[in-house]
Amino acid sequence: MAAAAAGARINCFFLNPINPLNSKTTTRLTTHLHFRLSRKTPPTFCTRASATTPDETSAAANDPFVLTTPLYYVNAPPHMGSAYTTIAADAIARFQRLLGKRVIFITGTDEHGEKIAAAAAANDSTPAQHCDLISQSYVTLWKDLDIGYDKFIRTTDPKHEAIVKEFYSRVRDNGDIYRADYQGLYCINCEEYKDEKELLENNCCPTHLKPCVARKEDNFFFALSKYQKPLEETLAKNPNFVQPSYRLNEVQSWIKSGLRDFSISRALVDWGIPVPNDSKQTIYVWFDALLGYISALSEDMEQPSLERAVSSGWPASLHLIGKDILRFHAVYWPAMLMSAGLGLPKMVFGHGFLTKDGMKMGKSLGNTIEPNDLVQKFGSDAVRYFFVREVEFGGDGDYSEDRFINIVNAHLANSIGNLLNRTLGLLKKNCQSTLVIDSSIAAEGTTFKDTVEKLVEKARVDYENLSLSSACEAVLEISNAGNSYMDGRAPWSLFKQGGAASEAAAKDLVIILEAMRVIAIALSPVTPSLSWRIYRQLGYSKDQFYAATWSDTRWGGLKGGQVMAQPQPIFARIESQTEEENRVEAPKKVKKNKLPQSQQVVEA
Ligand SMILES: Nc1ncnc2c1ncn2[C@@H]1O[C@H](COP(=O)(O)OP(=O)(O)OP(=O)(O)O)[C@@H](O)[C@H]1O
Repeated sequence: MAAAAAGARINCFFLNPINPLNSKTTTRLTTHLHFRLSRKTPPTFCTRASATTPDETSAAANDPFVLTTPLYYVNAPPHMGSAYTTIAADAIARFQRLLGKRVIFITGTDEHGEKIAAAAAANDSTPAQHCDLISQSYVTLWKDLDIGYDKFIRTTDPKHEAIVKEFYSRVRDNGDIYRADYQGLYCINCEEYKDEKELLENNCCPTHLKPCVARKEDNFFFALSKYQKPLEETLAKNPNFVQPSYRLNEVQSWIKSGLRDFSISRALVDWGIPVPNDSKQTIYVWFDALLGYISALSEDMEQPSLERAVSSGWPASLHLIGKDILRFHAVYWPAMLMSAGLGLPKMVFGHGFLTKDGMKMGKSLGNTIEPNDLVQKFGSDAVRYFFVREVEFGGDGDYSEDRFINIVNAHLANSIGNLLNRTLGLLKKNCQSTLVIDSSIAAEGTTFKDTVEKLVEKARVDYENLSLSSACEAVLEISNAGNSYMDGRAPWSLFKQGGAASEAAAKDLVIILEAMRVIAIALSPVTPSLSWRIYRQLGYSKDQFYAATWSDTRWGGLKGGQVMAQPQPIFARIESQTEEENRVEAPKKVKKNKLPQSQQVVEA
């Protein structure tokens, strides 16, 4: 969704029309909130009509895990910021699938509005052609980044349009939409009316530095003010609704400062969904786009209907968004849902920004990093791992290529890749690449197994709590512990001693390889291709890799007699620019560890 628009569109919510509804009694919403707390899951909540019965509890256990990214605005192709949310969402989806949950991972594109029509005209194309082209660039990038979404919704999809109209009519029938005049200064780039106080000289928009134009239109307004109290109550009862917890205060203070009704139609924008019963107006792009989370659930073959879509998985378990669009998701969206009598999402997580030179990277500012370039240069695993590991989920993070190369080399190439490679090398030389004993027996009496078990449990809890960076760190600690174990035991010299020492060394190799197996599964939400390459080296088939679940991180999967594949580097060390320049001076050496580029991206 358009953050261009986002920062900018926010103000249209502070219009102050003469509201015929304000005098009406506020609808009391009896929202009974049910907390689902278990040892394994972080507290989440959903709206329910009554106390939970055992039947409902088992129904809840079977509920799909529905998570969403924002629907990205097709004013421009994706950049690393859009990729960041989607990578994080994919890691969470993969983790939930490992737990055995039925996951519905929704992403897509937000395609309406005057700005899109203008972008199309600037490129001599129709809005529809423009949307097709840009939307496709998201689909292509998600493929290159190994994003395994389940639904890709485009807001120009006819099924979406049908559901938006039905939703609009429902809210109108509930008395929450009214008509009023509005006159003000309009920023086309933001697609919203501006408050004069915030404009720069010559009525320039502070975001786009272009003059706003005076406009007068009669619009339809949504009675957001009616929902101030219900929203306050919802947040007070369910502080986990907004995550990370420090963003809750922000949301609460927005609400406390007073919610004003907002305009949800545009008289002068053709490129949008027509307002039911008034084809001269189109529905405001945010009112339309948020509904993509529901219309995505509608099956292509069936007649689109709000009820049917809702019954396929609503309410969502998690909306993953950037903090720029928190207000839309944590204030306006819940109010719209309450008005339509639909359940609220269980959690809205607003992560931080990827910044460049301290500024939010974004399409409007044009200070973006090209994810395609990074993937071409470094492979999808490296890109996914770096951003998940380096940016603490929730906070901001700055990108630097040096840091990228250092982290990825140290963690994926050295700590994990080299450990696997040298262990398999020793196994090949001394044991014909065959495990001499079951890993469960090999580890008897060692503390290393306990260390691995503790760390993998920590990773699980971190994933559950959306502490994605900490989850990666816990997995990396397993490989660091493996390297220490290997160096401490020095199996290469034990093999030279022969006899019992040699037998002990063979066991040590089994222990390390079992730890690698655990690492492969535990890191697979973040680095699916790399994890598959590790699994392949351990002698498993692709089917076996796909069948693995989180319970397979339990120690003891590798059995005596299993034959490992020929040792091959699973992750090529990335050379920095300086290293490459130095090599130009020195005679060329063939790098032993070099993986062909094509192996960087293996379908997972
Ligand atoms: N710099 C960023 N860091 C992290 N996430 C980002 C960043 N930029 C965009 N996103 C993600 O994309 C969402 C906004 O999508 P949108 O399509 O509006 O992109 P945008 O680049 O912010 O647009 P614009 O620059 O035009 O405001 C954010 O809520 C977030 O999920």
